[in-house]
Amino acid sequence: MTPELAHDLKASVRTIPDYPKPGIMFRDITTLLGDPRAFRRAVDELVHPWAGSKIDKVAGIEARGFIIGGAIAHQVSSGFVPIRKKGKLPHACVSMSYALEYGTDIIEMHVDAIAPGERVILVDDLIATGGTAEGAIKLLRQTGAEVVAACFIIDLPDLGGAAKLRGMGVPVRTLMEFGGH
Ligand SMILES: O=P(O)(O)OC[C@H]1O[C@H](OP(=O)(O)OP(=O)(O)O)[C@H](O)[C@@H]1O
Ligand SMILES: Nc1ncnc2[nH]cnc12
Repeated sequence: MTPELAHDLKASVRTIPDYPKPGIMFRDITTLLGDPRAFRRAVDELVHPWAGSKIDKVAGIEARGFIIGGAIAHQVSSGFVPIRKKGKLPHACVSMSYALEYGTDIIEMHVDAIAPGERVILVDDLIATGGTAEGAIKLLRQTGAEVVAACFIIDLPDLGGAAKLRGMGVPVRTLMEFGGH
């Protein structure tokens, strides 16, 4: 990615101070998504390393991971699998508990969504502590999936999520970093 493109993509993300609570700088990707050139370039850049390789499924994390993940699945001609918060999927599910800032929550995926050995890219808009993505990787591996990579538009490196995933043996691709929370 050229420095110019990296700069333009980062400039297309809007920051909302003190949302959803005081002290949080909320990185709002709706402005990137609403810019046709930025949206296309972000999707193209995220999947660039896997262009031409066989990807069976893209797994997107609710909710913003559905938007990016759907576009990436189309780009690599793979299927798309939603990973959702507990109780939202209609068929039998596999579940995984994951760490939140305070406490835990549960994510789910349909039990038959991925066959053993399928090559999967995990997608979300942003990685912070990595708790959500860590839970998703455990869920995918429980079904026998090979997690080829995890892709995020935004990394908050001070929170350590990307390092955590790399420690799990998953290559991580992100397009920009913001300091702090
Ligand atoms: O790396 P982590 O510390 O786990 O945080 C990252 C997650 O937080 C945000 O989702 P959120 O929980 O706000 O859910 P939403 O997309 O449904 O609003 C973001 O879209 C990631 O899924
Ligand atoms: N700072 C942030 N902006 C947007 N989404 C987030 N999810 C966790 N931290 C976030």
